[in-house]
Amino acid sequence: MNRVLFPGRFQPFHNGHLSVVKRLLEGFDEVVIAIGSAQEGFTCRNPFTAGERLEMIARTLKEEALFEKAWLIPVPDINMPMAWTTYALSLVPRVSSIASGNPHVLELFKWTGFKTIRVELVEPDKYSGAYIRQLILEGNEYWRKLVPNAISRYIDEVNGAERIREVCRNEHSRN
Ligand SMILES: Nc1ncnc2c1ncn2[C@@H]1O[C@H](COP(=O)(O)OP(=O)(O)OP(=O)(O)O)[C@@H](O)[C@H]1O
Ligand SMILES: NC(=O)c1ccc[n+]([C@@H]2O[C@H](COP(=O)(O)O)[C@@H](O)[C@H]2O)c1
Repeated sequence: MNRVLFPGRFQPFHNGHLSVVKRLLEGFDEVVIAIGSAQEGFTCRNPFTAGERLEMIARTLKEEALFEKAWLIPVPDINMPMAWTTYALSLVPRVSSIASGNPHVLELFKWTGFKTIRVELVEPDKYSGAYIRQLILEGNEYWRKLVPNAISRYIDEVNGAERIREVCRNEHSRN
């Protein structure tokens, strides 16, 4: 079984992420999605918990008929970047390669001797978690066009837009 690890915060999972997963599955049997910063949730930068991210990504992959080929594993941060790579690898099924668009993450895994794959960013001005959270914060419904339908529905279900406005407002007023 040839598997590739794809780590990210997925706050939220968007169409850029989905297109990477599809592309990776052209070359690998399975993709292991590491839901990073798993300890985070209910903050402006990380509004969704690991469990919520897991559930919304799972629903998306089911709708895309990709769920059978994917693993979803929450991975907390630790305050030791070099140790984080082996920590992450210890929590997931065995992989042969690591895919990321983040040069820092690729450097860390290269150091461990793992094969790394630099993924091309798909329209990063549009498909970016930060941009999507900003649109939600502003009440601009265009964000729905940038994420799979299952993500948009899930965010409604958990009152995600209201949550983002609330936690961002609170953090802003504290600073
Ligand atoms: N538009 C995109 N196309 C392809 N890959 C992407 C895109 N945006 C992010 N990625 C990659 O997906 C992985 C997970 O990214 P991450 O969860 O940080 O998303 P992000 O949109 O960059 O988030 P944020 O803006 O919140 O930092 C990383 O390897 C990242 O480089
Ligand atoms: N020291 C650490 O804990 C460490 C190091 C590198 C990446 N990570 C995590 O891996 C994920 C990588 O995702 P991005 O490529 O989206 O930044 C993030 O959740 C990030 O916090 C953690």
